[in-house]
Amino acid sequence: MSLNVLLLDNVDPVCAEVFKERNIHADQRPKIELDELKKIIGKYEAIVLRSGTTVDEELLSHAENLRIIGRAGVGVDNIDIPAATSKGVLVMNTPDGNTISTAEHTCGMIIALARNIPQSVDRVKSGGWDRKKFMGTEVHSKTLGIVGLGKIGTEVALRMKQFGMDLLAYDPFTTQDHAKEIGVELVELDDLLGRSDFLTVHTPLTEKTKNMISLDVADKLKPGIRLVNCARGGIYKEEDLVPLIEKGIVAGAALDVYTTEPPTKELYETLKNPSIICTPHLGASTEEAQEKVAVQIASQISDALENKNYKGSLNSKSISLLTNDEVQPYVELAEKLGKVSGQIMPDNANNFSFEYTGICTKYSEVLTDAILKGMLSQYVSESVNLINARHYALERGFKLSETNKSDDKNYNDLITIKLGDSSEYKQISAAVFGPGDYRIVEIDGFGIELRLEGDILMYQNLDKPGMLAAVSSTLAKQDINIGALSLGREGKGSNAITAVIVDRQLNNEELDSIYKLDGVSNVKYISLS
Ligand SMILES: NC(=O)C1=CN([C@@H]2O[C@H](COP(=O)(O)OP(=O)(O)OC[C@H]3O[C@@H](n4cnc5c(N)ncnc54)[C@H](O)[C@@H]3O)[C@@H](O)[C@H]2O)C=CC1
Ligand SMILES: O=C(O)CCC(=O)C(=O)O
Repeated sequence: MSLNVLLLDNVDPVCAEVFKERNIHADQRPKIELDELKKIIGKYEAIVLRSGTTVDEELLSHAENLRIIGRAGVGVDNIDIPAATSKGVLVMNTPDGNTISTAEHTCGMIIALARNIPQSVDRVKSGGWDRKKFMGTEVHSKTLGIVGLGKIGTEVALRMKQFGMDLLAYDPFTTQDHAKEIGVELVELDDLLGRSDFLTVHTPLTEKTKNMISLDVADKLKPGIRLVNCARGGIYKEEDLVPLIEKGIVAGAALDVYTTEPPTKELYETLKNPSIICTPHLGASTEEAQEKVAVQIASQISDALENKNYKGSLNSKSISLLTNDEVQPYVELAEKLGKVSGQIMPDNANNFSFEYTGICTKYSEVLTDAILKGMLSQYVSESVNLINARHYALERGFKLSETNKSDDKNYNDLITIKLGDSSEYKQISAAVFGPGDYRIVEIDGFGIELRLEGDILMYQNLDKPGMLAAVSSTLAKQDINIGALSLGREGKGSNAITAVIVDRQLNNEELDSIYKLDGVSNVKYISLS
């Protein structure tokens, strides 16, 4: 049977050559209207795209023969992965083919920003000169703050070190060992913002990174800071950039990515500001990167179509597990537990041990993948899934260990996670209580029972009368309702732990009001909503 692949979005022509060598027919359609795409997609087993095509449920409903969606690049934010998974369509990407190109583009943007290169080129080309106006700044001995020390952030650090820059990074999901190895000082975000002359971000766009720089943090920024974004539009709040420049807080910004691409009319107005320089999402646009990702994705898709291997796949284990009723509840439990652990673990933790009891021992490998998926999905740019979660964890230098325990005195089937570094550890256990009913049963040696759902406020307190009343009245004053609660203690009058499910998300001010209560410590807020 002949196999057909559709190449969209200016994917490098070498992609078609690789398919041809594998006897797979490839049609190249760099520009195609959505209506026409819907008409023809049905005859293809695979499609390859960059960021120009959005694959949603509606488009997938026309793709009756589709087996694979291949992203020639990293970000898969333009593909509805849950919709593809439920249709049994594999989604693949090429996570490292464009790392070097994007890092080089970022370094170019840092220098261009420091020396006003684009603005002065414009001036000379339009017949001007103005040497005084374009006085720049050296990057040597200046501090570069890097948010996100993953693949691209690391390559930027290595290159800018050679320019003589001092390097700081904030990345709660990297290790001290990795930072030390590349000569970067790991610091807290506020510290980094207050010390950086240049800031570059290399994270995915998530709830945590969205609007990381805005007028709200103006007083935390070192005056005269220069901002670079070659990651995802929206990490810097676009509408706040000009006000930050006009207030003299930000000296300039270099942008490669935007919340809407191409930018909206309003955004184009922002980009006209003379202190802002910009490129049209060119980070990965080099011959080398495009060739690498095109060859990689064509080889990966050919192997998968021939059922040889599923390298680069983001959802293949999830597809086979969708049909296994026995393991499914434990995979869900493990993923939720991973999400909780990712939010309570000490910063820069690198030791993770997983203990399984009962039926969980049978599926320990996939359950560890699910825990790591839950933890990492909050921090990693590629869509983390059961296939790639372990790879990303190991790449980050995490030390993982798994043990199986024959029984537990209270629970038949239990998962326990211990995580931390040499100075601080957290331990948390959870079990399945019924369909969709997953509960934490122990935290740091305190027995509790709390459903893994919604928004959870957790804290330690002295075991004395009035503590719960103090917390609940503080919450009530802020119109925050408690949905459920669980208490655990070491013994009468000693330390206790309290976990409450609140009816809505808490903001920093509301959390502060709990931190400030006498006798309350170690306050953590966990969102599973
Ligand atoms: N401009 C362009 O053409 C390109 C842009 N990209 C984008 O660059 C970004 C980085 O890509 P990679 O380095 O390949 O990803 P990566 O997954 O290797 O690194 C991302 C890093 O961000 C960290 N991180 C996540 N959330 C964080 C948070 N809240 N605070 C601090 N650190 C956090 C993670 O721990 C991880 O180390 C992605 O958004 C990707 O889509 C990638 C390629 C080309
Ligand atoms: O295909 C492109 O040029 C976009 C690259 C990118 O942003 C990515 O790989 O995440």
